[in-house]
Amino acid sequence: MASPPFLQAQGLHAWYGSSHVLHGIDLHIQRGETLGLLGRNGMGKSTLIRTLLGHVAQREGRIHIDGRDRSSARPHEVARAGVAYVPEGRGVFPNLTVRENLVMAARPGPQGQNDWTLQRVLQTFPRLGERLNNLGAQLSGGEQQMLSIGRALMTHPTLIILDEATEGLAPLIVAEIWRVIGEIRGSGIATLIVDRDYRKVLAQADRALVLQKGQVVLQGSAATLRDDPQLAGCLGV
Ligand SMILES: Nc1ncnc2c1ncn2[C@@H]1O[C@H](COP(=O)(O)OP(=O)(O)OP(=O)(O)O)[C@@H](O)[C@H]1O
Repeated sequence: MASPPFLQAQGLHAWYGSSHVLHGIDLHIQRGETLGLLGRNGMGKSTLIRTLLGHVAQREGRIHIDGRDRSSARPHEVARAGVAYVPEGRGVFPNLTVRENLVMAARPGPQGQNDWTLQRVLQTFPRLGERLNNLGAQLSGGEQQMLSIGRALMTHPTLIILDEATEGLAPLIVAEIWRVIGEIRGSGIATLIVDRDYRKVLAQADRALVLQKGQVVLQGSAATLRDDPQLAGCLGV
């Protein structure tokens, strides 16, 4: 029998004021699985992520994480349950050094995991090792993105959610970020990836969901979706 999903959401709805943005979304993510989340601008991808994380106050539906009901959980409780978030816009502390940003984030995982040491993060991102004493604000956009992912890894998550991790970065840095996403996947951490480059997402992911106006309109294995004639229409490409 398949093991229960690490994260399972059923019938998710979300609102901003009177604007109804998510219309009954179901999704699940297994341990170690990579799920892609696709859709044109404004279709609800970030809102779905923010709802899973407990950031959207007006929400309905059920969310289970690691077997526990987290439907009403607040962001810090979701984080403690093993879900790390790499937000669009990065979220590093500008007035702390790279070392401080990383060390401050460090904590063992829900099962006591502690294998993502500072040393291992610096091996994964050698650039950060060269910038250890620089302030967050002094880093390039790409370095800030690496730091944000490094911070997430230091929390020993079971799942990392990456929202537009390559947005606005130079091609070499984008390639570096995708390499690391592959490495994270290889290490057994589940990932939920939103990225404009749908080909890359489908190349990395096990499965993907496509959102349109706050509903799932296509889903399946990445291999199946790649060949689905409806995909281009749903993504407007
Ligand atoms: N804080 C907010 N207040 C009100 N409306 C919002 C807010 N954030 C998003 N929306 C609206 O909710 C809808 C879904 O937006 P969301 O950011 O989730 O889409 P998205 O698929 O992530 O798109 P993008 O790639 O542009 O971020 C859009 O119509 C957007 O204008």
